[in-house]
Amino acid sequence: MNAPEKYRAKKGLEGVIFDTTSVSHVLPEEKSLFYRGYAVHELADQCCFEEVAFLLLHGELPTAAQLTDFAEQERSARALPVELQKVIEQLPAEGHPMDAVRTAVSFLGMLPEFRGVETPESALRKGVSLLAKIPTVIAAVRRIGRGEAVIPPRADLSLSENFFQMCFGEVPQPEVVGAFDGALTLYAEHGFNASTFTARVIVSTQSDLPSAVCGAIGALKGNLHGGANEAVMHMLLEIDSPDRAQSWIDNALESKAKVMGFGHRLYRLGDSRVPKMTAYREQMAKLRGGERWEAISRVLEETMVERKNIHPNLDFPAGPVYYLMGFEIPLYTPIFVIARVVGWTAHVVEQITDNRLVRPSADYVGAAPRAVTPLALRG
Ligand SMILES: CC(=O)SCCNC(=O)CCNC(=O)[C@H](O)C(C)(C)COP(=O)(O)OP(=O)(O)OC[C@H]1O[C@@H](n2cnc3c(N)ncnc32)[C@H](O)[C@@H]1OP(=O)(O)O
Ligand SMILES: O=C([O-])CC(=O)C(=O)O
Repeated sequence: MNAPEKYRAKKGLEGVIFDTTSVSHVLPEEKSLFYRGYAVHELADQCCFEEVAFLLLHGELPTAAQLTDFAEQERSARALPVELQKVIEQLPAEGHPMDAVRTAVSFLGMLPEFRGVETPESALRKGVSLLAKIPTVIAAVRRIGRGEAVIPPRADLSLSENFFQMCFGEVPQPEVVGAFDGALTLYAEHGFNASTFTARVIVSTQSDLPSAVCGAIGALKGNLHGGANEAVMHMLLEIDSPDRAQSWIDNALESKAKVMGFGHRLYRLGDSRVPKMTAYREQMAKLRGGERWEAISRVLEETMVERKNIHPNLDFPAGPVYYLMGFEIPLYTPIFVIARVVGWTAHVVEQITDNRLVRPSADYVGAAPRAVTPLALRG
């Protein structure tokens, strides 16, 4: 017998309130997002990513002394164990960097400092260590994949500066680093999205943070979630020039294709983070000569809103931002991981602080009970 209607959630758990959270507040009607009470665009404008990470993990913005301590903790944890670099060197060259990052986190999860059932304190300590090491993993995957020597992390640089120097051997101009740092802030946290929900489900069984982060990376990778920023840039490259944009989007809508970087489960009126990320896109387009991506994007945005009333999400402007910064497309979703490991950790701490196993029920719609026919008699 099917469950009574009142127990049946909408498909995709739409509108289901699964638990409380004090990490962030998404207000779709107002197109706004707050991290621990602070508007995300103000944080992006006024704070470095390390301050935002501290805020999400500890609940308050750091004092100068707390920020120094936190940065020191992060900077001193950036290097990878030699064995992990050897693992990265042996990964299949054609594999996606998201799979490499997931594998690296899985490897780290086997080391003594990452093992064991979590307390809030251990989850915070491991979360900062993952935040420090994941950029090093991504840069190493990039350079090894290109046949280049790995560049070790530098403790005299911020997280964003250091990521650029590990990838490219140099730190770009402050506007570029600033836009990247702001993008990390915009990506750091977003309530019970699919990857964060995955992380919370995993630790609800008394599993550990690295396992939760591996699962979350798997959930983030898909095109309907974090993978969309890569799909957006493939789409823009396929369109290639502004004079092809209108016919491309007309065809896409006619064939009822999903246009990547548009739509959102919560934001039906527009994504709170898009104005800021679009400003970074405009800034990068001016600095790095990317006006055509700007022009193509505007045609897609206008057409999607006008014809379908579907607005761009954060991944739409993010694709060209990272492209113009010089990152290869398969690094875009791994860069999302750098930011979101902070949100995942904050939610893991919240989940284990007041835990109950997450275990929903199913409405069974399969075969009625029946007797097993012996193998020899099955036709
Ligand atoms: C950081 C992030 O994770 S942001 C999300 C990134 N993902 C993407 O950009 C992928 C493209 N977008 C989508 O696939 C969806 O909008 C999602 C997955 C983000 C949200 O999905 P849902 O909440 O389930 O919305 P749903 O799929 O029901 O969409 C409602 C309607 O809008 C349409 N729609 C939604 N998004 C799009 C899109 N990107 N292109 C074309 N039509 C769309 C759907 O086809 C549906 O139309 P219908 O009612 O005629 O069937
Ligand atoms: O909230 C969501 O469903 C997806 C999203 O925008 C995010 O995780 O940043």
